[in-house]
Amino acid sequence: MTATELVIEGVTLSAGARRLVRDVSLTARPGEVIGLVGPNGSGKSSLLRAVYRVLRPDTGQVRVDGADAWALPPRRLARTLAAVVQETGADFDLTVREVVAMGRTPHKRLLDGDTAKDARLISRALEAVDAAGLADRAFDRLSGGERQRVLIARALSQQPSLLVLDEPTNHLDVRHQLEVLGHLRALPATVLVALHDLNLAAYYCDRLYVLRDGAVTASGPPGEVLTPLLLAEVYGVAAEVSVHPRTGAPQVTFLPGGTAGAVVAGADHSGS
Ligand SMILES: Nc1ncnc2c1ncn2[C@@H]1O[C@H](COP(=O)(O)OP(=O)(O)OP(=O)(O)O)[C@@H](O)[C@H]1O
Repeated sequence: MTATELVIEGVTLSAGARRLVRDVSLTARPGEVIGLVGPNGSGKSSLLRAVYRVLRPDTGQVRVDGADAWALPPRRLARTLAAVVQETGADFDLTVREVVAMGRTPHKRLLDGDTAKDARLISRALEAVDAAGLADRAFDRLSGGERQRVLIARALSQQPSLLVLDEPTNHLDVRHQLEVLGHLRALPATVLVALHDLNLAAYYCDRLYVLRDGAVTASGPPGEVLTPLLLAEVYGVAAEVSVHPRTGAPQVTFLPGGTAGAVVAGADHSGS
């Protein structure tokens, strides 16, 4: 499995008359972990939907290894791309193992049974998210964090070369947040991940794209993007940013009650 290049070029998205995303361009080079950050409603999920083919761009293109993602046969795209999304609405009447086995579907023909390789990949995916012990449980009886881990395992069992994840650490306790993001980081795949936790984004992502009101307002390595000025301008919060002495990653400390507005005037965050 080799990682995939994802190029989003000048994508604009709407729902009815409402513009959700404006002229967004983003490149994820093979093997990069790209973080999508930004306030509530800034367009992160909408942009991801255009990549995993739920929301068709009005203009612009999503290219996967050079091919228009919206023109690829669905099965071919599913062999490349796996998505972990918020809106699964999954009330599957299935065991955890059966849910994870669904990830193998794009690699099989109709009515093919599970092979030894499938079983191995399913077990490995469950172990990667610390869910091996849940394999025989009913999916719809799991806790929120357990479900989230199982849906990540389903995506891993798909062996994607491009993974798109919308808030994958939602509902996860801190240990599982670190384990899941560490695992994603180590995959031989390209990863596009929407994250709210800026410190996790800073540590695990190669580059960040910051969305604001449906447009990219900054992009680049976390250390360049996550400045107090940007955090004040985009999120309206006061923060200090230092380099963590152990991890070497930018570390954001929010200052509750700080006067973010004072530093915003005249800020320029043109992306790199
Ligand atoms: N189908 C839709 N119809 C109308 N408005 C929509 C639709 N889908 C999204 N929106 C709006 O588009 C904007 C962007 O939503 P989106 O879910 O992409 O934001 P987000 O950055 O993922 O937010 P959050 O951090 O809260 O998950 C929001 O204002 C949202 O209300």
